[in-house]
Amino acid sequence: MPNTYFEARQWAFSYLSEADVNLILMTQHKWSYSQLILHLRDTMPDFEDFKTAVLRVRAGEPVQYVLGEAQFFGRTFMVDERVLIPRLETEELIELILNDSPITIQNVLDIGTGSGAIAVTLKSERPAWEITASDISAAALAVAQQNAANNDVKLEFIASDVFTNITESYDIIVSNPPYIAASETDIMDQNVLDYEPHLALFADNDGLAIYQAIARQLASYLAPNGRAYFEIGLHQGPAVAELMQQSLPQAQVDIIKDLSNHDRMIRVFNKQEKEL
Ligand SMILES: C[S@@+](CC[C@H](N)C(=O)[O-])C[C@H]1O[C@@H](n2cnc3c(N)ncnc32)[C@H](O)[C@@H]1O
Repeated sequence: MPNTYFEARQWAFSYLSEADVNLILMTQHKWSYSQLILHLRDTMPDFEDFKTAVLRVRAGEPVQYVLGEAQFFGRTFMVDERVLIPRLETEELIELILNDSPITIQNVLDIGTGSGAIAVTLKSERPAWEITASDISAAALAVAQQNAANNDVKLEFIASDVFTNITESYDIIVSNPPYIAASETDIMDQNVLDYEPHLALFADNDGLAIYQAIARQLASYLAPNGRAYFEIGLHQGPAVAELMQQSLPQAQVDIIKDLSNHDRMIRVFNKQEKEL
């Protein structure tokens, strides 16, 4: 059995990447990377916990579920199999919204909030905004509520199938809905398929069903001069842009690329003609 953190790390390197090994040690001990390095020669009293985590990740479980948390936009989110693990691409959606919008009060709706990653982050970055987090999954909403509490922010929570239980209109509507088509199952990572909630991943109609449901009613819920933002799959830009343009013919609709130069976001600006 390894005696020190250094030896335990060497043992684990034969199973996992250095990044995952370090992440497990740092999370289990609440250490920064430099604290990990400082402790490497110390005797390790808790090898069994570390070993269990390493072997679970080795067996295919996402490291964030094993650790019970994920990092998103510099904050810690509790995650488990009730919610999607927040992705780096979604941080770009946050950047886009923050760069576009004033810091003054905005009424915001996050559709399909999952872990609450988007809603909690926007509220943390823009405390004046009033943010409603909604999801069709009561189990996901429970995780989002926990993450709001853990990050000391107050949100409104509504269980809703898209707009079904939504009554207000919003200055900003954001959604990272499920957008994977059933036909894409073959090219997906096995650990995503095995562990992440399929309700958060897959949508009917080639992955477009939730965008279609949103587009059907967007005109009733997006305030004049409001903006809607959607994360999309990399081949969905033209189709989602067309759906939104049909829904709001006067709106300016942009397809926006991510840092990897893939179509990744749609922005809908519900601009209103100035009255003469
Ligand atoms: C891709 S996950 C996004 C989670 C989180 N917003 C994020 O960006 O990490 C999609 C979320 O949409 C929810 N969802 C699926 N169908 C829905 C529907 N018809 N109405 C509302 N939410 C839905 C799922 O439960 C899941 O939490």
